[in-house]
Amino acid sequence: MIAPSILNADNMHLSRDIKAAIESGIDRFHIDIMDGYFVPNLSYGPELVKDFKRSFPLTEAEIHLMSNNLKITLPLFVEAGCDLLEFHYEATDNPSYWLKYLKDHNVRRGMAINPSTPVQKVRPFLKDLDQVLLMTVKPGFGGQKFEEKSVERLVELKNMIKAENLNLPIEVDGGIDRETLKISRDAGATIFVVGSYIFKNGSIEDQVMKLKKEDK
Ligand SMILES: O=C(CO)[C@@H](O)[C@H](O)COP(=O)(O)O
Repeated sequence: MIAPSILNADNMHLSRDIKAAIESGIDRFHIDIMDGYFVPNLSYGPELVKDFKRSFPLTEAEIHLMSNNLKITLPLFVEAGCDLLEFHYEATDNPSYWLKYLKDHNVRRGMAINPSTPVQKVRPFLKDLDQVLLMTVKPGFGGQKFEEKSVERLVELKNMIKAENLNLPIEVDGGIDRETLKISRDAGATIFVVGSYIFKNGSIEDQVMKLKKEDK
């Protein structure tokens, strides 16, 4: 599955560009929320998610919450109507509390891990997740280069999920293009977050089609 990240899309033409991706067969968007503390950047607030769901009710909104102020930020995005929310393992001392919170509010649960976090850290939470997001760049900005070491981390995560007898999708995010999609797919990822490659390279339709050819 391709989940376009709108972070590097043209904010003045967001609706037009989202429509173009939907018409190319996209049914989930990845919305990066940055709080200026967990990562040194700022992005969107909950109003964007509300507007997204009002304009595109049949399209999934996946929130990648880059914030360590979960008490304030996480409920805002749940109330805004997101379908799936991924918070960072590194952002809280009590991941189980937030996983239960999401479950109680009927929001699908994802946990994200930074490239510097050992993959084993998410093991205790796997059974309570709907997907794991393995960051393939340090979070905060679009347009970065896929970190090579992600390949062995993906294999380790895939084997860990298998050892737990779970069937949990792995998502990758950061520097994904046609080539790195293939590499991470072969290592075990099945959901691909793609920003610049889709929104900074001319025709959105063409870029989505090229990626879909590799995502089989
Ligand atoms: O979470 C992030 C960045 O923190 C990502 O979702 C990027 O926005 C993906 O952009 P590209 O690396 O594909 O340009």
